[in-house]
Amino acid sequence: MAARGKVAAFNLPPLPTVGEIIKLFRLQAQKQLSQNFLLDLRLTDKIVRQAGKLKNAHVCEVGPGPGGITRSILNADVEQLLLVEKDPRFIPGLQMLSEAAPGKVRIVHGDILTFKMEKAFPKHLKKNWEDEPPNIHIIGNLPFSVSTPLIIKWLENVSKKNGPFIYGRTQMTLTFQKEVAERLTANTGGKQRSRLSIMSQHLCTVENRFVIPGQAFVPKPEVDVAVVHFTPLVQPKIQQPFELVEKVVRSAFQFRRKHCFRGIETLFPESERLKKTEELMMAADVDPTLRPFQLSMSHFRNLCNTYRKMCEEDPSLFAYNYREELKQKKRQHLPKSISQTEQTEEEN
Ligand SMILES: C[S@@+](CC[C@H](N)C(=O)[O-])C[C@H]1O[C@@H](n2cnc3c(N)ncnc32)[C@H](O)[C@@H]1O
Repeated sequence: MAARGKVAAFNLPPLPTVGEIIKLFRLQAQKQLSQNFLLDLRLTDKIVRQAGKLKNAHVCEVGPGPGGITRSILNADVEQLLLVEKDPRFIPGLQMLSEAAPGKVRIVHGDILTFKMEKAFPKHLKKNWEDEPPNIHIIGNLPFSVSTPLIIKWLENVSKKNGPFIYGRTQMTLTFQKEVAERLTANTGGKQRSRLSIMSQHLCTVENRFVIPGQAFVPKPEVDVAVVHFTPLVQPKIQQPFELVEKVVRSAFQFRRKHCFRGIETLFPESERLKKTEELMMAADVDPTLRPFQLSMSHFRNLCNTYRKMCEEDPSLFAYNYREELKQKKRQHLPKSISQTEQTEEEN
């Protein structure tokens, strides 16, 4: 399974196996840091294959740990491999692996949630991408508490037309808890349809590629794991600023089990809530009795475009924050408005 000779396909010298690295550096998985290692190289190869052709690609692996996926990436003959690992215990083992591909691997001890990805890639990539788009990939098996904020941060960057170029060019292959993967890829009408489905699918093609059984990890996690692949779209499906789309989508899913009208009205201050919500839904041609999960991408596009126009007419509208108002009322023990009496059912 972890045969030494296997990695010789691209003339790499024999690499230590993951098991050998773990033993050599005494790398116990830390449960409190949600560390679960993949030791089966057939599986790590399968994850890496989901990224597509990696020959001559620039790859960033997030959370490489003892290096199972790292070995498979090196085996794909990439041009450059950047490893970002938060736990310093793994750095010496990764250095050992990197010696097999001199000059190709850079190891950063850091947190991927604060790491500036755009600074990590060579300058020539930034200059030439319009003629020849660079082949850039992010791959990782991270704790679930990190992969969801990472994807949201990345989507926000993808959405910025004038933002750092690499985000709109970078494909991502990441593991998620199976239920989160189902939300990311849920279609209109699907029970798992959520804020995460709309935010990711309006910016990317999102594919749930395969499920990894829990017993493939050491130690075994309590949940199943799925590998999800993201390719940024050339044009977002909703051509409005990220913050505006997020606000509209968040409001729609505020009360999952109720008619979508109930959530969407939280976009507006109490004094004009009913009137403005009716105006928005009528102009956007959205049936107010639909449930949030029944709203299609074009419903959301219409809602965002119309809400944008309303905010242009009255700039104070965008500043209104329902959740903030709710918090303040709680602090002051003031009576809530009718629409605020129900528990918020919002989720990711
Ligand atoms: C679930 S383990 C997986 C390790 C390895 N990729 C594998 O598949 O065997 C997650 C890894 O991500 C690292 N990690 C956790 N949070 C991180 C963060 N914010 N930035 C970078 N690495 C992180 C952990 O230290 C650990 O090595």
